[in-house]
Parts: sequence; structure tokens; C-alpha cells
Amino acid sequence: MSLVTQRMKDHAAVLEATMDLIPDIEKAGALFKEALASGHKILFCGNGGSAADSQHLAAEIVGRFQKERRPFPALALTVDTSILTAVGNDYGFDTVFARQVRALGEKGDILVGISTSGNSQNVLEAIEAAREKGLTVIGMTAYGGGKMKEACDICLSVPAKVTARAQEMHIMIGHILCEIAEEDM
Ligand SMILES: O=C(CO)[C@@H](O)[C@H](O)[C@H](O)[C@H](O)COP(=O)(O)O
Ligand SMILES: [Zn+2]
Repeated sequence: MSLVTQRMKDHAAVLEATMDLIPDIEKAGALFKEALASGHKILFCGNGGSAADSQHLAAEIVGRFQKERRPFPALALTVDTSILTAVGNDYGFDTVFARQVRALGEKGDILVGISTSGNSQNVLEAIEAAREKGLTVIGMTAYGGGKMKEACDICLSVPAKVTARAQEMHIMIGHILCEIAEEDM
């Protein structure tokens, strides 16, 4: 079997196993909808590919996903290089997202922490800050959820053994959450 065929089959197998998360994805979608409908915002954070997912999903919410509707507030905590370098340089990389959650997060907002290992310290510290401030925390992880498993209100832990396959499920789930959020709005 070619590499391409194998990877596509791997993706399909992980997707099939990810069906087990449907009830939790529906719960997370309802939380997105409730937060945005009541004037709250969604913050996203993650590293590497998950940083890219963070800004991708924030853009779907501020702009639009699939339908015309009013703009909703969302922010990727991964995009401001001045904040990331100042906070990273002055306080340490582990604090780059937590500091922004403390500055911007308000009770009723949602933090989406994305980490395939579930163990990235800067995401874990953002979750801790979010809990202190009364945000709801949704995690997107894999490999059983790592340390994030116990730290989130809803932990969507994808049954993937490879980071790339996990990320492919994360962006699919993120798109579904955006679609639920803009239904009837
Ligand atoms: O996109 C990829 C691998 O597919 C990488 O950039 C990956 O996101 C980075 O190595 C991250 O630092 C991994 O962190 P995490 O998902 O364990 O929190
Ligand atoms: Zn990647």
C-alpha cells in the first residue's frame, strides 16, 4: 500500500474512532452557542499546528463560518508577536497564554486549549488562569488527554496515536463547533 493510501486510511480509522466523542462535541457546541449568544467571547491557544488552529477558528467566529450573521468575539492568544515576546522574555514562555487570559478573560467566556499531548505547560497555565477567572474550559487533546484531562470542563481527547492525525480531528471538531455556534443566529 502506498504511503498516501496508508495515511488516508489512518485518517479514516481515527475519524471512525472519534465518533465516540459526538456527545461531548455536542455539549461543547452548545457551550459555544450559549457564550456567543449572551455576549461572551471565545479565546483559543495552542502551540505549533495548534497555534494555527487557534487563529483559524478565531477567524471563523469573528468573520463567518458558513452563513451571514453578526460578528462574534473570539481571539487567538497565539498571534500578537509583541505580547508573546514581551511576556515570554519577561516572565517565561510557560506564561504567554495565561497572562493574556488574565488580561482579557471574563466570567462567561470560553477558553479552548488545544494540545495533542495535553501536557504543554503554557496551555496548562492558561487553563489554570481561566478557571481562576470563571471561564469555561474546553480542551482538545489526544493520547488520553494528558494533564489537561482533569483540568477542563470538557476534554475532547481524540483517539489518535500520531500528532498529525490528532490535529486533523481537532480542526474538524473546531469547524463543527463553529457551525453549531452560528446556527439560528
Ligand atoms: O503541527 C505539528 C505537528 O503536526 C507541530 O507544530 C506541533 O504542533 C508542535 O510540535 C507542538 O509544540 C506540539 O505541542 P502539543 O500539541 O503537545 O501541545
Ligand atoms: Zn501539524
